[in-house]
Amino acid sequence: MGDMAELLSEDAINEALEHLPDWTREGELLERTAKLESFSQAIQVVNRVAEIAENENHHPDIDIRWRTVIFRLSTHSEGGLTGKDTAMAAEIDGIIAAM
Ligand SMILES: C[C@H](O)[C@H](O)[C@H]1CNC2=NC(N)=NC(=O)C2=N1
Repeated sequence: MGDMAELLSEDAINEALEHLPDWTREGELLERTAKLESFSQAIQVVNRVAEIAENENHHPDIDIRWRTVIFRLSTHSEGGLTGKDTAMAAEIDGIIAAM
């Protein structure tokens, strides 16, 4: 596994997305929309994601609209996608799946 903070190649991004079926590539961002059962469930998901984001010092952009939460990932300091983004995407999937 190369350095997590290095920009990913196009091939590496496409390969990662094969394992992240709920995510789409929007330019230099990975994006996932999650529709939860309730607003409080949406906030629970956001709080759990916030916990891992703090632990890993890697923070997604989060858009909360009632029960719908949109996560967007990029490594701002690198100006694009790195392994930190694909790893966090998988962790966000796990949190949503566990609700
Ligand atoms: C100083 C601190 O380590 C940096 O600002 C961290 C915080 N969280 C971050 N989150 C994301 N998504 N990209 C970054 O480059 C980043 N940098």
